Amino acid sequence: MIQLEQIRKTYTNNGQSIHAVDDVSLRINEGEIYGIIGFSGAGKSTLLRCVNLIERPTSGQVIVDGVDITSQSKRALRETRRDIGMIFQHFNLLESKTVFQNVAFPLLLDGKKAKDVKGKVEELLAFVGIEELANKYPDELSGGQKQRVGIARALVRSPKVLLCDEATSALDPQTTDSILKLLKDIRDQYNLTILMITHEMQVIREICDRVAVMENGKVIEEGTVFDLFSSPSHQTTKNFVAAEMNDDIPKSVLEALHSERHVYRLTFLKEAASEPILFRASKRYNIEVNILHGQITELQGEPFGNLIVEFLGETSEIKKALHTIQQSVQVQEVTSRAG
Ligand SMILES: Nc1ncnc2c1ncn2[C@@H]1O[C@H](COP(=O)(O)OP(=O)(O)OP(=O)(O)O)[C@@H](O)[C@H]1O
Repeated sequence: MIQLEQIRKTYTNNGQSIHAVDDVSLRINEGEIYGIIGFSGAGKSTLLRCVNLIERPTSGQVIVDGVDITSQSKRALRETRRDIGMIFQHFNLLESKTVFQNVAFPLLLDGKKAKDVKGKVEELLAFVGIEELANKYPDELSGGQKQRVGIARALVRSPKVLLCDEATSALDPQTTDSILKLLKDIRDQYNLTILMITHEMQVIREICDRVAVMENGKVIEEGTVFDLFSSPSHQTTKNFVAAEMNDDIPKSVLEALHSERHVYRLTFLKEAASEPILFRASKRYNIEVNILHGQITELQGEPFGNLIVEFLGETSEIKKALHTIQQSVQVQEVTSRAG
């Protein structure tokens, strides 16, 4: 549905070039929720704004639904933009207009009559759960309610694509959850393609199907959310995952590590997360397993576990146990003389 081909965006400030987006190519499928994550300054907002050409790329192509919009005339581009809705971190509502008027606004701009848009606006207000707020003004609403207005407004032209610019960053965790759930419902109900940028791994974890990690204007890693969480390869991705999964090794554990100890990080994926792998290993070999830290949780509906364990016993037995465990679990040495 969206193809970004070798997108570059270079700004020049006081004679200095800033490569905000540096040769990014991505493909986002129809009906997919695709996340782009990165720290501040990574180039996410610039890239997102290139998708609807609010920002023109310095070079590269943006192809939406098979059409290269970078080479479209102004008029054709205006039409294309109707298919691309956008929501913002700070909602961007018109303060002097009611909720109803805010949502109706894009259709009125298109030249439609107020009486003709009423049904569509009411349907959307009901869908996002704020029909009773139709006559309120933005300053009478909570952040979550404002974002619901922003979402209804973005959907009023029945777009095929929804761009989300840090849509939940200004919201508390509970409201974030409800807005993320709403975005998922929208995708399911309208088969919309959603592209979102965020600096929060929780957002990626909760609703995205695939994710790209950006740093210094480049995509440094891309994949399904499950693959990225279970085996991140770039250090920045590892940091994002570790922070979200709360799996940094506790200081007390790290301080107590020394070369005599056999400590490993085990990552259990899918069915391995629900099998008694450690119990079996400790029964089969002459070792004991001491769990130092970790959790088993769910990721994209699949069990996912991350444990820091210490093996106690003869080095030769530990080696054999590790060999068996490695058949079904990812094993990473924290410190050991066994390997
Ligand atoms: N209009 C502009 N003129 C000059 N430099 C810009 C402009 N817009 C962005 N930049 C620079 O481009 C780089 C990428 O910025 P961008 O806002 O896209 O990053 P980001 O990942 O979205 O970060 P944030 O979450 O802080 O917005 C930064 O170095 C930024 O300073």
